Amino acid sequence: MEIPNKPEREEAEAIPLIDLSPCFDHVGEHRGGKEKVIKAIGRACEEWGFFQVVNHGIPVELIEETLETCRVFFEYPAEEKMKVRGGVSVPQQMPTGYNVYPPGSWDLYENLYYRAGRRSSPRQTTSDFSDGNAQCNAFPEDLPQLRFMIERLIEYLGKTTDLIESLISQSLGLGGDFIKELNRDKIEPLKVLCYPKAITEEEIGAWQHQDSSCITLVGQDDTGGYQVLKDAKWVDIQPTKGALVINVGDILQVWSNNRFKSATHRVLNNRERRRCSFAFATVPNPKKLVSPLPQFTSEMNRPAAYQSFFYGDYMVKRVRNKTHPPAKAEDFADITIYAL
Ligand SMILES: O=C(O)CCC(=O)C(=O)O
Ligand SMILES: [Fe+2]
Repeated sequence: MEIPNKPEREEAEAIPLIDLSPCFDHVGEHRGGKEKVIKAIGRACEEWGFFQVVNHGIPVELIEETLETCRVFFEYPAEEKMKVRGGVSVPQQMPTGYNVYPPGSWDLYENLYYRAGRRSSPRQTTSDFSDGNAQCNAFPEDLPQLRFMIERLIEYLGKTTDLIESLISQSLGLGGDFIKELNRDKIEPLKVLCYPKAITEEEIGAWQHQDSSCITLVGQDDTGGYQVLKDAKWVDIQPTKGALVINVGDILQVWSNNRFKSATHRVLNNRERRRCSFAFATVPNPKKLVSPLPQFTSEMNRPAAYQSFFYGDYMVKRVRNKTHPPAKAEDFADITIYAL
């Protein structure tokens, strides 16, 4: 008799962990391994809006070394960090380079913000983004290895994102290239985050939110504190060596007309140490009109759950949440402003 190695209750309390190796291995693909991955991703996006992947094609040392090197940077004195600034800011985007949020912010983390566009090959990591606003990426001068790591990480994350988006397209019953075509001139920001040590119990480092992206790929160190809301309960997203956490963002929720869930998540600060992580998001071009797809509305005889909107208009509101934090949590702009 097969004995399950974990009690059912515990299993139900962890986000799904999906091994992507069948997608890289033709034998596995032949045996239907890739089909199983597509099904597992579809289920995870419906039930959780979150899953972890291993064997995703990104060298684990690159993830770990980048986070360690960023940790070194975040220990610098404030005036040194402030020198790492990028281009002029525009209302649809966070400024590139080093950011701390203004006093009164709900989020307590610092970050390094990078942009990668898709207009030319190889991926651009410097300037010339499709909305016409040149945004320069900025790196600390005395940590040259950080630039090298970030640029390599962006290359790898872009490839893994292509794979995940293709698997997600298929899990929605669409062609493998569907999302790629739909989101052709997308933008891919990378944010490296560093959370302070907690001073109080249950101190929140990233306030509960849903991502404004299509999908987000997160790499975290082993500090812990990352949580997703499931059935009105916070569930820990345990750091798993070499794994990336993937979550559905608002845009995939809108396109799929609520079939896939942009789940609420947050980060608690740790009392012993600072936590470092990165979040690589795919977002539509600011000029892109976003609406629920006909495949999930008219073709199914279902009403659209959202009105159409330009992604840039939504981003202006989301960036304002950060630059001018509202006094009350209920005043944060989120995707429900477009709900019908
Ligand atoms: O730090 C993390 O692990 C997650 C950050 C996050 O949720 C975000 O940047 O949207
Ligand atoms: Fe998030």
